[in-house]
Amino acid sequence: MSLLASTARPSEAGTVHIALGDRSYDIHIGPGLLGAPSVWATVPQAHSAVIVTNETVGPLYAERLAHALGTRFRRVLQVSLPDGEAYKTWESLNRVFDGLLAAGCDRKTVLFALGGGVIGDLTGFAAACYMRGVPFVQVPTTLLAQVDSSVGGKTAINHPRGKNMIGAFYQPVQVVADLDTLDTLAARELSAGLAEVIKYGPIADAAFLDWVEAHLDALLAMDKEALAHAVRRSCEIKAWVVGQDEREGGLRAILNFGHTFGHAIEAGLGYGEWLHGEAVGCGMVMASDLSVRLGLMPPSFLQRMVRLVERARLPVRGPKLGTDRYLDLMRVDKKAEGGEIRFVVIEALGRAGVRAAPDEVVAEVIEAHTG
Ligand SMILES: O=C(O)C(=O)C[C@@H](O)[C@H](O)[C@H](O)COP(=O)(O)O
Ligand SMILES: [Zn+2]
Repeated sequence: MSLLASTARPSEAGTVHIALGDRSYDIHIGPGLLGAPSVWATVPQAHSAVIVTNETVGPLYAERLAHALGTRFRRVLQVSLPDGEAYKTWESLNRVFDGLLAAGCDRKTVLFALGGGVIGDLTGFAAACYMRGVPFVQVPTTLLAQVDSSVGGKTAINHPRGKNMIGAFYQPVQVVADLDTLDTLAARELSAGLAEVIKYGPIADAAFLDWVEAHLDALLAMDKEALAHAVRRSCEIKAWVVGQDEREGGLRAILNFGHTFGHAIEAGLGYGEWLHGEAVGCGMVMASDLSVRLGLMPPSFLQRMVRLVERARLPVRGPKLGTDRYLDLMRVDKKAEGGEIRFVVIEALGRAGVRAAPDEVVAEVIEAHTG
């Protein structure tokens, strides 16, 4: 039994609680939540609500959300940004600030991040900065955002030299994951979200890894029950981790499994070429191989991860950036200390740790899995 299984608190149906003292909040998970006034009844009341969204998601869901919020806010405004990781930038952030200032938004204004990981991370950072902090609500509409990025308060924009390099820890006041919004998800985005779902098994819950393997076809077919369980269990695991280590002093780094290699792929190719989840899928294969080469896991673990990532329709080979370029990009990773790269490795099924590895071994991994 993993540590998590023995300490996780039971959750009410449809709700996962993040326990962070006065920054605690609930994640509401279920179908039909966008239009359900009861879900929004706990959001702080204010003069203005601002929905930050993108040009893909806005036309699908912003009106429904605005209508539900109409009973609690005197006005509901919208700022729409271009869609994609390439727009997780200072320019987009400034567009949000321009919109808020032009509309005379005060410091009680509540921001609503309606979209995927890019919108969630950027809106959260805007909320952390605007007038030194306004409340924000995460309304994730992609699988990746529902199982991972909307939870835990990591907010950021990218820098050309490194992913999520400019940001803040800033918790939302609520997360509303309406499973119906997954109906419009493109197949590529579904797979990208599955990468973060797959991640939780090896790092924290071996039984969940078995469950994901057994239900992957159902998840790919968008089976509602399977998706609901995947979102729910992922959020429970993330809540357990973040509740113990909000600011990544130690344990929280396990959520970065596959991300050291993955972020290098994203930055090296230019943001948006690969989706974040695609880079994480391939990054997990590389980090699994590293775990094997360091003698922590048997070779069968790598084979198992390759098979699962492939079945999720994610890439298992990284782009040919060159070994030195990979190493340079990874040296700016946030887990690096004094230029020494630190990787999340699997130490046993359901348990991860963070450690440095000799450059020669990392180079072998890069050469085995790229090009
Ligand atoms: O919440 C976390 O902690 C994570 O590491 C989750 C990751 O899936 C997510 O991509 C996160 O934004 C990466 O954080 P970073 O600190 O490596 O930029
Ligand atoms: Zn991630």
